[in-house]
Amino acid sequence: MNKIIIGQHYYLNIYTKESQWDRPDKPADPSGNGKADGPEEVQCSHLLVKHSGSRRPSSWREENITRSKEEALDLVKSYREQIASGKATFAELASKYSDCSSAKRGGDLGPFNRGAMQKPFEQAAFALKVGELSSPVHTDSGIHIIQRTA
Ligand SMILES: O=C(CCc1ccccc1)N[C@H](Cc1nc2ccccc2[nH]1)C(=O)O
Repeated sequence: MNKIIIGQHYYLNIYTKESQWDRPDKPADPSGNGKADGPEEVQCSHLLVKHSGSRRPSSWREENITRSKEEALDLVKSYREQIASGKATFAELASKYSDCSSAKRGGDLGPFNRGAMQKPFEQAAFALKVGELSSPVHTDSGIHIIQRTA
């Protein structure tokens, strides 16, 4: 007969229906793909519009970037609309307008894990589903649109 200790909490795993007295020390989901934590690695393309407050207000496109943050946001929103409506592809606009050297590869940054990119960029990228387009993302580099490609 199992001893019942009044007032002590026990833990029920809603996936396996197992219960235990000790606090669980691993994810409850037995499928083991740790879905709750998202993917280990993502591949993304991005289109970056820098502004006067960017960490390095210069790029292959423009030696001295003076546009305001507001102007940059308006540009990013218009690029996002053109891509979302199918008027242009991500790669077309990134290769023409992105202030990052990845513009040469249509904005492709290649695969990366958590810890590789500035936090706001990482958070947005790892929250995307494959194919999805982010809202404007602000980092020290400027304002980005991110598309997850893998
Ligand atoms: O840091 C780089 C190079 C990024 C890169 C990674 C992998 C392949 C190709 C380029 N360029 C910066 C602009 C910049 N800032 C970023 C922040 C997050 C992700 C991409 C970024 N690109 C700049 O040019 O100021």
